[in-house]
Amino acid sequence: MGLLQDGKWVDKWYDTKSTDGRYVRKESAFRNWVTADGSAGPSGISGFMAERDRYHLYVSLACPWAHRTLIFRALKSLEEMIPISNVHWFMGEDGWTFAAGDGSTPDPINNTDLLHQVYTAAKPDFTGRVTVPVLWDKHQETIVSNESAEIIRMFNSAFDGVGAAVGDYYPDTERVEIDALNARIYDTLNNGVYKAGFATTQRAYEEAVTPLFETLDWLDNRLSTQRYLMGTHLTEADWRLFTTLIRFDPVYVGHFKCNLRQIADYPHLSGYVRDLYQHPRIAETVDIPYIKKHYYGSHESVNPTRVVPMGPAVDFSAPHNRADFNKEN
Ligand SMILES: N[C@@H](CCC(=O)N[C@@H](CS)C(=O)NCC(=O)O)C(=O)O
Repeated sequence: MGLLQDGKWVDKWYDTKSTDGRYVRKESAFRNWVTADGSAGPSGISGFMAERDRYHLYVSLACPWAHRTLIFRALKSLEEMIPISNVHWFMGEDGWTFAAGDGSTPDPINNTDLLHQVYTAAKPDFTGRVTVPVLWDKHQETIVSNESAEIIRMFNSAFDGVGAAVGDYYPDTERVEIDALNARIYDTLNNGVYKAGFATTQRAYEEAVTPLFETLDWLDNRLSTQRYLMGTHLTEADWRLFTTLIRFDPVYVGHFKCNLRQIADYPHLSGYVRDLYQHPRIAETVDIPYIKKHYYGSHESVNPTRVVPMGPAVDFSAPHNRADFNKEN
């Protein structure tokens, strides 16, 4: 685990000393957008037109942020158009690597061994964290974006004219409400589990866990009367929530000490996570053994023995009984 400083790799764990034990996530660095016509998006510069076989996606199957991009790639049938490289599950002193083994795939684009070399291929003097996902442009030989929230919006619509599957998970008329859901879910849950797990003081940990479970309680209640967060149809907000929920009982309850309740204890959230898991093409994006090995095996300061627990046994393929909600309208 480390970061680049002026293009040089430095092996360093997150600094929580200056923040009273709180884990504070850094902003993503590359913020360009692929658009249908190559014009600039909401941030960044122009020049990234949606084309078949132009982009490559670097991911880790373990990572909930990268998982979002894999889900949108699947929902929009972009698999052939946008190939992927999956890093090795172990993230140690070299950061993410393309070492062979257990589901990892090499980097056929930049032929690197280490993900930080992809960052310095784009920007030789890069300073910052080296994270997945990374969307790479083979034409300009650079990183388009390393911000998952923005990559999924690109996948949602930019490739529609070049063969992406039909489907809009961020409809114009629902954006205000989706953004509001995302904001609470991101702060208290998607990022909340990390704030709890990487906290190095009791106070910082409790500050994260309390709102985290308030949000889970609120979501369980919302999902008691409707199938999805926005009612009868799936939106971006559901998929962003899903990648944290599917990791919750297998990893966050134990490893990140988010253990006031489990998802299995929530009658509606537990069915909801199975419902989304069983949506066409989603199960293929989920690899629980790889996810568990990554978290328990890589975060030495959280789990020094690196022992991976055998349980819990969660059957995401079990019936979810949520389809009846859609009969109402
Ligand atoms: N804001 C980024 C966050 C991505 C992120 O934090 N990825 C983690 C893996 S789950 C990572 O690569 N961490 C390496 C590090 O922080 O050094 C996004 O949503 O795309």
